[in-house]
Amino acid sequence: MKQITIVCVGQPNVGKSSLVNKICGVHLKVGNFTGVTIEKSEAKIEYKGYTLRIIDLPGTYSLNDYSFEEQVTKQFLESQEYDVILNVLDSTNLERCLLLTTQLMELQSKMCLALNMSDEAKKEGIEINNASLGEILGVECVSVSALRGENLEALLDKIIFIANEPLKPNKRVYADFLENEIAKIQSFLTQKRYDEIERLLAENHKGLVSLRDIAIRLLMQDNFLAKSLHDKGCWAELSEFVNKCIQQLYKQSQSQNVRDIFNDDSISFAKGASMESSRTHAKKQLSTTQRLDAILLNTYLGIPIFLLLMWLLFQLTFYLGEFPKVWIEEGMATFGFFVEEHIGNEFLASLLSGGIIAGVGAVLSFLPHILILFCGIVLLEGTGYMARVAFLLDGFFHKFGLHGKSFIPLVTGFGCSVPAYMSARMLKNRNDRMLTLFIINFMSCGARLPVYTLFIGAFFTPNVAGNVLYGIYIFGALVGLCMAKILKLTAFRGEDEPFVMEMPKYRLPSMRLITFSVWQKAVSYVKKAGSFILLASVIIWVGTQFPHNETLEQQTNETVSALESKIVELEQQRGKKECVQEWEHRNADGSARWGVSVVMCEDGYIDRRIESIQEEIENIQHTYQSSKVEQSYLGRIGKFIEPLFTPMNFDWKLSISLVNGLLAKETIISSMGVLYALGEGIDENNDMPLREILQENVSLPSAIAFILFIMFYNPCFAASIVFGKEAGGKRFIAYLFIFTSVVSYIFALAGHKITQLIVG
Ligand SMILES: Nc1nc2c(ncn2[C@@H]2O[C@H](COP(=O)(O)OP(=O)(O)OP(=O)(O)O)[C@@H](O)[C@H]2O)c(=O)[nH]1
Ligand SMILES: [Mg+2]
Repeated sequence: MKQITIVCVGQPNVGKSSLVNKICGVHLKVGNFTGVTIEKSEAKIEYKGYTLRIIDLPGTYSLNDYSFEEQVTKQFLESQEYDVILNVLDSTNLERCLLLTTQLMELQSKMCLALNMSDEAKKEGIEINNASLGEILGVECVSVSALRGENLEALLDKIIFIANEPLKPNKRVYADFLENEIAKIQSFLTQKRYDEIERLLAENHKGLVSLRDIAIRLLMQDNFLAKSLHDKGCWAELSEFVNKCIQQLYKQSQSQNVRDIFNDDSISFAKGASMESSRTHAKKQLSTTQRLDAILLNTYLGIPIFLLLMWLLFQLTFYLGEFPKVWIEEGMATFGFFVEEHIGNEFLASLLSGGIIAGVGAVLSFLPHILILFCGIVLLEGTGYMARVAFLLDGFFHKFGLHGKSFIPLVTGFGCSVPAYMSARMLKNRNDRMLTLFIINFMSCGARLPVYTLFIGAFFTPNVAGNVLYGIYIFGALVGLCMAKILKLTAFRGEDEPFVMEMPKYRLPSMRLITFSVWQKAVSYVKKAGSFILLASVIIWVGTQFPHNETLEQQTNETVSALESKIVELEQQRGKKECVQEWEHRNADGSARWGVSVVMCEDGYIDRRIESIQEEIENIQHTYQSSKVEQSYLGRIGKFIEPLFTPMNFDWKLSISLVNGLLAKETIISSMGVLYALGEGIDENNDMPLREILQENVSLPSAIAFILFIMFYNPCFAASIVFGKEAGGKRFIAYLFIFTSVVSYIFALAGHKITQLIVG
């Protein structure tokens, strides 16, 4: 089957990923703001006997080489193999989108235009004459709607047709003064017939098929040509001639920069092409976007509305999430109990119930909360509201030295830090980017949410719980901003840049997109719980079971069997008139006397005795469990690091859970699930929720300190690696670790002391 490689290029937010999704039935990330796609991704589809391989690139406004996306796209287009460029345009923003099209035309590759969002264009009264636009550009154009799946077959047919046809030159023409200089260089080359140029043309390097192409590139001071020719014999003569032509250009233009001259020309060409081929039947009334913006971007109401919406989201997250959480918790407890009862092998039963079910179950029970919060983030991204909030907060952010655009990576950070670090690439200025990278960690990622929910549920009354959760997020963000200010004044000094971010139209994200995104999140969370967290829980459980303290075990077993035989004896006395009673008497000097006497067997005497012996057995077993865990390998490690956290009064179990959280934040909960389900007066097959166990074992000041520590300490291992890559070196991972450790420790300690002062 013949394969056609199609590279999907276009300006940001024009619907490239949506189009690839619709054509190939895949689920690439889609959102209503610029810079959703950060890495290239690809999808395939078999169509009419062809395998169409479509590569989706990050959006780019132009190919000017200025920004990261521009460089990546340009490099890809110039160095990679592909058959057809699929240039996606937003039909409601034709002129702006055509700017990139004109630059793509200079690459002289096979190209097809997809005029996307034709549904919105129709609504807005915009009419584009495809035939005329195609004629002007010399490029095939097809109107499509990725949202509605309209005209996609026609588009694919056209792409296949273009791929099978020989390359047709497009009709990019330049302003007269540019054309004059191009013609001069072209005739100079024809006259000179340099071998090196002939060879370049014979190699058929992309975009260099005729002497005119070479002339244009020379005039543009193209890097590739300069590199290929600078050590060749012809270069001295050729570059001198080209320089003369460039001087001519400067004389006839207001700019002294060739790139700017060509850029201005692209803008004019795009404008001309758009005016020739489109018409707008002007509508008098305000659009929905304008009406909504009048309220949501209002100077006084904008920020309060945003804060209110966020408050609602956190209330929903906490309260709606609680019901299914309790069901999952109860289900897990029953399952654990069932396993204990039905599995004969004590070791295996304990591993399954106390290790796996307690650890994985604790993590799984927070799935509902995470999904609700994530749903809120998907809506924020998908409706176009996020770009508005970025704009609203720009002024506020600038006060703290952050760029308004940082808002997008920061909000993404509430979901997961990994994509957040990657999306910081949208910040062009290095200082802005570094600052944002260092601050993202202060936006609590979704994996920290379970810890907050757990502790809030344990230490706060239900009527304030939602507000406390909201407060945690707001406080975290405010601390993040203050840290940004400190870093801006010290490590990343630099000039502020003006905010340029496009406001997309408000769009209702499709139900399919919302359900799929949330479903995907659920699947990945469950997968993580079933793999990584499961393994971590097993390791933690094993760490608490070894080494075996045989003497202690033997002693415990002996005491327990002695008590059990007493129960048997008591059972034998049932129904008799007289019972044998053991007694113990302590003398004033501390010595003891004991013995047995025969007493009248009153009603219920035997039951009461058996009950108290059973209680004693339970206590002995609990104490045994607790000392076994404390003497275990993990217990010893815990005790070793415990002093570090003594000022906050964290016991060794909290300390170990914190350290485990450096791997993945979910392991904080699973570690607590396993550790607190063992020992400390709690039975291994206990069905007490973790929340109640914490209430018994942790004080309020320590709980507050723990929350504060979790809020600010280092991101998980995976995120740290991505951070290092984005920041530009492994050493930054160490800086981040030191920075976050210091901040989290100071806040946790302060939180502990202040709460202690308040609660006494
Ligand atoms: N009305 C309408 N909306 C569309 C259409 N295609 C995409 N969208 C919406 O446009 C927004 C942007 O879509 P994406 O597919 O993420 O755009 P992109 O070009 O990949 O964006 P970047 O990755 O940021 O460059 C989303 O809200 C889509 O739902 C369309 O044909 N009609
Ligand atoms: Mg995209």
